[in-house]
Amino acid sequence: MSTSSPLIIALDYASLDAALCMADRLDPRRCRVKVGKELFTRSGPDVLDALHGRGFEVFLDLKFHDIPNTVAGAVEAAAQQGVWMVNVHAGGGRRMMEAARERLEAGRLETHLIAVTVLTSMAAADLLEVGITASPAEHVERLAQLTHASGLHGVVCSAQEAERLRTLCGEDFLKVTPGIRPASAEAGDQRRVMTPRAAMTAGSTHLVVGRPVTQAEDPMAALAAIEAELAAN
Ligand SMILES: O=c1ccn([C@@H]2O[C@H](COP(=O)(O)O)[C@@H](O)[C@H]2O)c(=O)[nH]1
Repeated sequence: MSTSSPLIIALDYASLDAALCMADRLDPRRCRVKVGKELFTRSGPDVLDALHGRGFEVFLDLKFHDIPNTVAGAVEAAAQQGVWMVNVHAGGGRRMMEAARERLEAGRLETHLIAVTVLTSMAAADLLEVGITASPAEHVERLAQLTHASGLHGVVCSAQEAERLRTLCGEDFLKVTPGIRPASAEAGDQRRVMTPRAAMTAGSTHLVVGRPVTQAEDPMAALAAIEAELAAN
């Protein structure tokens, strides 16, 4: 089932049962869902079948980062399981990203392929520690332009960079933004955050929301509040 909602709910749970318990409260007409490293490592591909069976479009967020041949094979395997979106790390470079894209094209697989620029949990000091002297915004720009030139559909970035990337890479280039925090929510380990409405105004095409919904006392009320914030004039 396809949806026009920008919301992607991160199912960061430690078991298939817990993830499906949340999925059963969600409506695939009102959001997509994201399967990340913890859930996939615990459940394997069964979680994808279970979510597809419930009508959800699934973003498989495994952030592949390896040599081109290995990443191309992993992306192909994800796409053959019918996921709506899969990602790699842009830091793997142009040849890696091109190999992944070409593998999808060769198989006529229509899964969206995007690349992570700079993790939303990272600030300038974190980049410096790994030898990157550019600011997060500068480094995101560089990696997003490389991703665009490699022919991918878009990037994972923070909403703080979305406006600039809209100018650099165009409206159609996907800007999938985690680090979404309603005004009352804790940032936790995230460093480059934005509210849902500000993120959409800045040019995010999709909003990834995890703990502000999944760890809320009333997850459905938290989700409804985000939807209301997005719908308000
Ligand atoms: O740069 C990135 C890339 C991926 N993520 C993932 O998004 C969610 C965010 O969850 P919250 O609980 O809303 O913080 C999570 O699954 C991350 O693995 C990201 O946060 N930043």
